[in-house]
Amino acid sequence: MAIEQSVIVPAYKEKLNIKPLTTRLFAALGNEGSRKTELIFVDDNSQDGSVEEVEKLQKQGYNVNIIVRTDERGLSSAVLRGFQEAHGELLICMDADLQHPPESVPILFESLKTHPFAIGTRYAPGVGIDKDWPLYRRVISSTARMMARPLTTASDPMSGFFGLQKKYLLAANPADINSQGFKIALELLAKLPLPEDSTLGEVPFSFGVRTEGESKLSGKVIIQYLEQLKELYSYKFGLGNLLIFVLCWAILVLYALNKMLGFIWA
Ligand SMILES: Nc1nc2c(ncn2[C@@H]2O[C@H](COP(=O)(O)OP(=O)(O)O[C@H]3O[C@H](CO)[C@@H](O)[C@H](O)[C@@H]3O)[C@@H](O)[C@H]2O)c(=O)[nH]1
Ligand SMILES: [Mg+2]
Repeated sequence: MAIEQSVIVPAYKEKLNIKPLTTRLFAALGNEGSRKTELIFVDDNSQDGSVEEVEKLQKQGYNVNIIVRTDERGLSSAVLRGFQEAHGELLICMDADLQHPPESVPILFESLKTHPFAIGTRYAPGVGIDKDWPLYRRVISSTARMMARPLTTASDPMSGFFGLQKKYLLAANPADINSQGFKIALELLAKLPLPEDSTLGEVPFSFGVRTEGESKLSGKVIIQYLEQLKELYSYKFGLGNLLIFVLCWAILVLYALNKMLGFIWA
């Protein structure tokens, strides 16, 4: 059976997550789904035994591959490389660390049959990720989401769990896509030539807890995100509008902070 759908997983030092992710993913897809699906890890030369782990799974019959990059690093560029190498028409990106449940992948693929772009969302009724987060994290998260609002209707534009129909990626000018950007889903949502009348598929999922390995994203992500937003605002609206947007958002952010913290007025 021809490969119709591909799951791309950027991975850096994720050896211990490779087997559980692969077995859970193909179990969730079932026999028929598994026959038409490939799984591709894009590893940045972790040298932690990830390659050997994938080879073991291949011997067990899983359609899984690993691309090892030795000359490049970075989450977004790894995802784009995986999309380039993929054979499926439907593409999904998910993290290696099981924070994105493999069991939600078939639902995301289903959504991609009728939507050019679909995104896993942690902000849907009954999901709720941030109830246990400290206040400062909730403020940062809601401010970051608000700032992406003019670029996309996605309820969770920060999500790293998303998918798209490959033809829309092929229709984009590769030079337009910033592979260094921090949020690859937001980048693609803002820049791909998606049809005007298309809706975005939204698939609620519960963001899990990483139990193996460590998060690779550091404190500088906030700066990287602001840089990316600046570029996307310029790309979409031009420089003049950018200034207006920055001003509007500064006011909105102050208002949101004030509502949450009551630090200017009660
Ligand atoms: N190849 C490659 N993979 C990378 C790199 N950096 C991170 N990854 C992989 O990218 C995935 C996400 O990295 P984490 O380190 O687990 O990130 P996180 O802090 O959990 O952030 C995730 O959640 C955010 C939402 O809170 C998402 O916004 C973000 O995109 C990511 O999915 C993991 O599979 C990790 O191995 C890199 O430089 N190269
Ligand atoms: Mg993670």
